[in-house]
Amino acid sequence: MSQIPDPTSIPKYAIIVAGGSGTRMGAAIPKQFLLLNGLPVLMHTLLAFQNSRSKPDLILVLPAAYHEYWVELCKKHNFEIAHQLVSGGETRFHSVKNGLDLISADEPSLIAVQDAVRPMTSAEIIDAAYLSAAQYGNGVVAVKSRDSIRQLKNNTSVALTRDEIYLVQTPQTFQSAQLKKAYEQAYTPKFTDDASVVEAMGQLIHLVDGSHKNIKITFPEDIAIMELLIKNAVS
Ligand SMILES: Nc1ccn([C@@H]2O[C@H](COP(=O)(O)OP(=O)(O)OP(=O)(O)O)[C@@H](O)[C@H]2O)c(=O)n1
Ligand SMILES: C[C@](O)(CO)[C@H](O)COP(=O)(O)O
Repeated sequence: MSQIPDPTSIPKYAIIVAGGSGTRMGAAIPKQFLLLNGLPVLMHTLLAFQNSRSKPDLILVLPAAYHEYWVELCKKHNFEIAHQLVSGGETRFHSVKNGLDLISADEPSLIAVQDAVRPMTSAEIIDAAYLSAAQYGNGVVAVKSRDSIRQLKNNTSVALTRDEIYLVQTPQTFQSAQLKKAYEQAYTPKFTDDASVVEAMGQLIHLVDGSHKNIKITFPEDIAIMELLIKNAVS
């Protein structure tokens, strides 16, 4: 008999963090609203989760000043995927915390945290991260580095063992008790993602295979690369 817990029997949530302002992108509107193949980036991300087998309940974290704008965008694009809306915080950490407040501590669940600006996450990766969280407590998506890696310290660079280096992506998926407890810690700038918050509590992090196509839109060229990837995928 299989020992793998059945993740389908556990309630599932996805907190889509879109509370940032996109300073590095330098666009007139935050990058999560920019059009990718005719549809706002954020809608692609919500659709990816809706189209996964896990079909989690969706919690969308948006800057308070953009809630009305989002409602109008949904009308314009006939976007009808159900989701709860909550306001963003000062940093990604605070935005995740605001999303977590909507999830009850009374019922065990699996919670994925996803950058809204990673619109190309595949359904397979989303499902694999939920499964890993059900089995091991968490599932953090990452890829092996394709480049050689050097670390610069005190003006001296040293080669690192490439096979030991992983580049971390999202989703980062956790059993609810683990994630909620971790986010009770005080914020430090070392918390650059959810895995670092959970690890600070002494928890081991379980990696799940990601994809080099699971790009985070950070700079203007990232949108152009994605348009190309989408075009090639459909042609
Ligand atoms: N206060 C914040 C900051 C970031 N994010 C979200 O976290 C994800 C990753 O952050 P990043 O790429 O850094 O987005 P921005 O903060 O918008 O970009 P920048 O750092 O260039 O300003 C994004 O989906 C972003 O909207 C968030 O929800 N709340
Ligand atoms: C969460 C993340 O995408 C994992 O790679 C990354 O840490 C976000 O970093 P950012 O500087 O907030 O974009």
